[in-house]
Amino acid sequence: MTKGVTLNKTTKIFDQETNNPVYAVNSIDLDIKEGEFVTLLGPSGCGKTTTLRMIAGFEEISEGEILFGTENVNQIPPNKRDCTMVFQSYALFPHLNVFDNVAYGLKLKKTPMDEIKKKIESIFSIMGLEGYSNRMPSQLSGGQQQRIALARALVMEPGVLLFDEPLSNLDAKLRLVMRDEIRKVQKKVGITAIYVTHDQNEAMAMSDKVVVMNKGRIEQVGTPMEIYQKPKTLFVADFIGVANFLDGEIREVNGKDVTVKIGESLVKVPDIENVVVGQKVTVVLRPEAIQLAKGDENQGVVTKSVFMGQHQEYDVEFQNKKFQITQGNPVAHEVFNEGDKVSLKFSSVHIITE
Ligand SMILES: Nc1ncnc2c1ncn2[C@@H]1O[C@H](COP(=O)(O)OP(=O)(O)OP(=O)(O)O)[C@@H](O)[C@H]1O
Repeated sequence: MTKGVTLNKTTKIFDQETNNPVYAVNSIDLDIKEGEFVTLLGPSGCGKTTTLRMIAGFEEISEGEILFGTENVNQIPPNKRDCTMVFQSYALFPHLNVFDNVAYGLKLKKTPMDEIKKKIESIFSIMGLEGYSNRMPSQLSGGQQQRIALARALVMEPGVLLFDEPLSNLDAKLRLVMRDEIRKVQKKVGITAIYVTHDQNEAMAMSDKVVVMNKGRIEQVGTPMEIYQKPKTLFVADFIGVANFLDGEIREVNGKDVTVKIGESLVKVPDIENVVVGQKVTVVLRPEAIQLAKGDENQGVVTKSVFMGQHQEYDVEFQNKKFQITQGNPVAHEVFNEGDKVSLKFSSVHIITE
């Protein structure tokens, strides 16, 4: 049975006894539902691996608690926790063939051989791995080894599946294939998955929810669309994708619809809470939320124009600031060149109040 995972004020302090304690994870609350695919995302050192290792039981927690379903697992050692980790390094036994690698954990649990065979057959059929049983790990590509490592984790039918940057050793093209495969298998099996990566495209493409971490704390938890379109903090807006920032001031509040003054323009922004007229805010504009048209002297100037195949990328100098702007298919849109005067129209605007 798959399980949800809850973290309550979970904290990890390294070097606690010294003058320089490190708050690797600082009192985080997180609620992961059964069957969800949740990614921990953030820059190097933000605490994502430590969080995953605490959930796995490899790292003792300093304060707070971790629950699997309703069970507090703080005192349960890793080998007794109802979870399995898939590592970046595959960690297959080189002297065992694929079948024996996948069967290893079940044999340790003294599962009868006919049951082991049935379980492995079922996982191999879900993952399209029939025919690999007798191969040795050295006869497999990196992608195939990672598939076997995933099969070995799934065959144990854990309550929770943990992934520690499992695709880091694969080349860019294979990463794309494998991320789709992992997601497909996870959905098919319906298992709760917690996945650590520093690759935001991977996080966006795979996850039901993304947990953006920074300096041991959670900045925001949301669907990929929420964290991209409605970042709650400047850190999230800046870390996820590309963002242009402008100063703005709230001019009108009508329920959750507000009007914000940006430079000389008034722009309506829906779905904003807890702001008052006169409040200074930061306006976030994604590169595709700005439309360019032919302009005049008082408007922007294109300082860079790059053809990227499916879109055109621009840098535009506007009100003494550099804007990064993306326009759709260059065949369908007018293309501007360096030095062209352009006007900027803001479509989808988001504001941050911190
Ligand atoms: N065993 C340890 N002893 C002392 N400090 C540690 C230890 N392990 C991790 N840290 C520190 O805790 C913080 C969080 O580390 P963690 O490995 O969880 O980050 P991360 O987000 O996974 O980074 P990366 O993407 O580089 O793996 C860092 O400041 C790190 O230096």
